[in-house]
Amino acid sequence: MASKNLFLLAGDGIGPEAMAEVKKLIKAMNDKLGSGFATDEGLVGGCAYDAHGAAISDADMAKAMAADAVLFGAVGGPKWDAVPYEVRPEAGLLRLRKDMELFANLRPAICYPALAASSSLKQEVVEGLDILIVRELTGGVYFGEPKQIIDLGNGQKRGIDTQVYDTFEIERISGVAFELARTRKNHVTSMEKRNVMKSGVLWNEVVSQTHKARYSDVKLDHMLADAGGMQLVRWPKQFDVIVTDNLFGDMLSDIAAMLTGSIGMLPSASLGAPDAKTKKRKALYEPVHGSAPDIAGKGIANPIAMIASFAMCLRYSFGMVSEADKLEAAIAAVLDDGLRTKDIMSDGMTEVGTVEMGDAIIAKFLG
Ligand SMILES: NC(=O)c1ccc[n+]([C@@H]2O[C@H](COP(=O)([O-])OP(=O)(O)OC[C@H]3O[C@@H](n4cnc5c(N)ncnc54)[C@H](O)[C@@H]3O)[C@@H](O)[C@H]2O)c1
Ligand SMILES: CC(C)[C@H](C(=O)O)[C@@H](O)C(=O)O
Ligand SMILES: [Mg+2]
Repeated sequence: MASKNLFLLAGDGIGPEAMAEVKKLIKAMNDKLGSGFATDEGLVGGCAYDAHGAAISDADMAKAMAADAVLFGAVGGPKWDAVPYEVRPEAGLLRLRKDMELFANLRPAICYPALAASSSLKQEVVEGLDILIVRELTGGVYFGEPKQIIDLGNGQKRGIDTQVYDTFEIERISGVAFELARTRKNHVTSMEKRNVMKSGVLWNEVVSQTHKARYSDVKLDHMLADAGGMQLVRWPKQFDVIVTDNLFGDMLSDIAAMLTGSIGMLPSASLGAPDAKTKKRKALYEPVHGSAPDIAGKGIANPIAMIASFAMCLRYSFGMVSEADKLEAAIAAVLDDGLRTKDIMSDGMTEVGTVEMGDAIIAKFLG
């Protein structure tokens, strides 16, 4: 069997703690199931800056480009608050996304039955929730130029970020959303702010055109992104697939995270376009959460978002659909058994640390 090359970038804070659980899982899959994963590891974020003054080295960038899939933990932390903007830890993640052209970020928000009662929202609001945010990841205000602070010379400065979207970028991300909707409940809600932003006007226009030309069988709604945030907490089950830009997608997915019980639950897949010849996509899998400096090193981080990101990797990069389903079922079963990390702990449940949660999921998966 050809080996499946995984490049692991654990990063900072709780990144390495969560990644350690996935490394155990990969080893178990190789040893017990002959899954044939080959792994290599690199540095990203603050640890990369400490090692060589950049948030990711060119050598590690090249390895990420060559891998079948990249698994990413988390980056950042107060230790690097004062480093130059260009080499801040988050710049490593942004470079990976941009250079690998990972334009499609899939962020599923699923409320596992066992957690419905522990969400900060009412049980009936989140029970059975299964929505997918499709976030555009290589454009918008994250990458638009100019991006700078200029000195106005009168004691004032001006901070400038630029929101830019071209037709092809909106077309390809909405295509991903429509395609995925066809495999789900066939409903896409596009979110922008066409009432104040020209890029929002274009977004709305291009999504509608793409729909009309190629996906008229899919139900399409448009919603202003601020109202979308409100609707996400009011009645999230009205949504199936949400497609939105880079910044709105960042914010709306953090909101959606809390519907599932904790940001420690939300996985994501960042995908490029299929290669014309091989049909393979470049891909990076990462939890939606950050490096959680407040709990780093305490052994209490929830590893589920990282493990569920690996399940997405099995599904999207290796076509290992039954293994992915089995891993997600193992997560649900462990939660049904009452195991909880601190962030999702509730009365009558058993509190466990990162390692115990990882071990329990792996045991269920293998058993
Ligand atoms: N993909 C990434 O690497 C990524 C994503 C978001 C933020 N960040 C960076 O992380 C740093 C901290 O950012 P932040 O505090 O705004 O967001 P964060 O997601 O790191 O933490 C927010 C809150 O959620 C909790 N939390 C997050 N993940 C958890 C988990 N797996 N288990 C239990 N609790 C968890 C944290 O303890 C914290 O209270 C910043 O430097 C930020 O730029 C990185
Ligand atoms: C760390 C940061 C660059 C990143 C983003 O803003 O995209 C994070 O918040 C995310 O959600 O992946
Ligand atoms: Mg974010």
